[in-house]
Amino acid sequence: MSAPLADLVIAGARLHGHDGLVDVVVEGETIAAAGPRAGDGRVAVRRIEARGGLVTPSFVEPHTHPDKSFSRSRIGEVGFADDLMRRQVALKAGFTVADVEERATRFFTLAAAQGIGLLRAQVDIDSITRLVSFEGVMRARERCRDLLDVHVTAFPQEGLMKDAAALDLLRVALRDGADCVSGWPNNENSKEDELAHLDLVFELSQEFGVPIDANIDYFTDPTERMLEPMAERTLALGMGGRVSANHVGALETYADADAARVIAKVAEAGVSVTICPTNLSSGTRYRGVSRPHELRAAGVNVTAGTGNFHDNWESFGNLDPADLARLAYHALGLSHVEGVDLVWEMLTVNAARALGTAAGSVAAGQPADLVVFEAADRTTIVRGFGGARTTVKRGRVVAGRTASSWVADLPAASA
Ligand SMILES: O=c1cc[nH]c(=O)[nH]1
Repeated sequence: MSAPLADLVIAGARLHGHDGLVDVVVEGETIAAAGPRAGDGRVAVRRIEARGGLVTPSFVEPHTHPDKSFSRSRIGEVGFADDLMRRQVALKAGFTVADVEERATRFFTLAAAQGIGLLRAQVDIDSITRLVSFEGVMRARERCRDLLDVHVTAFPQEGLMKDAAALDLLRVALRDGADCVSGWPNNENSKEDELAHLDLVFELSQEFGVPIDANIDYFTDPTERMLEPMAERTLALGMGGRVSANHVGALETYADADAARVIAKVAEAGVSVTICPTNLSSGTRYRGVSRPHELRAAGVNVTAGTGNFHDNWESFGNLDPADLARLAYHALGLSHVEGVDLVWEMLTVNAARALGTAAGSVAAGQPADLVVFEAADRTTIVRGFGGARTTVKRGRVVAGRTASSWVADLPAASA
């Protein structure tokens, strides 16, 4: 009898927290077996020799803006260096569908090469870009559908009350395939309008049966107070697990008793919180990283996201989850290598939960959405020495990166 054929065998890999090496056998889109010598006697269409490298479920990126990515170099053309909001309007006015598609495709392919298997993409929808950014991102998502899964979030960047065209455009995007609805209530002109904006986001969520992925209490400004009403609405509508609040910097500035009350409501409601570690340094105002430890202690699902990338809002980034993990590690004020597990969970298990799914594990029956690193352990990877990596999506080897450095010959070591 001939040996059973596997689609992929990853041989000699290391699992986090386990001694010894395992083989991972993949059939179709699923892990058929994972264990010591599980690949013995299996003929495989494709074989990866892991040589002791870590194999891990792929990463989940909960907060990005691919429509604006790779546009930073144009900022010289649009000016207004001191006013992010005006500058972004000028920048977006020049976007075309083909241009957004090209930049978003670059963004998604980079994400896949870095080991991201699922990503949430906020896309501006407003009277400036109308549906141009949405169409460009939808095309890019389609082109990259074998590389990674993308949840598109319809984001009324310029407001819902301030920008009268946005509501109808959001409805079109949600009808035409957007997976989530977003909002940024604090970006309205009055407290009443902020609440009206928040209510519209919940109404759209109910109308289209989609989760909410909104930017909430963005600046470190104690008058930004939308997280509490968001939690109350989530609770009232029984939407726990389907609502995410991004940034939440203002919580840092609340009096401790106020913060404790709001955090308890967020936990009870089941709202996830995504912090953006780059908010510590970018933009024209300090934006903070919320209160991740208190949120976690109360039972809130806390994750971390990249946010902006080479655009009006943020100059840097490489979409490497190892880099984001290190930024999150420092943003959380951690100082022990055990903290690496905490941030790794934020970028896998917790981020997946925020997106309404499960992160998976390297075990029989689980989806074959994996990353194989050259390095053997999480700490080495977060230190930036992960080496080459290979991304497996739905059982297929779809992307990866090499990592090499070199030096000229050294003199011999002293005796
Ligand atoms: O951080 C932010 C806030 C609004 N819009 C963005 O693109 N990024």
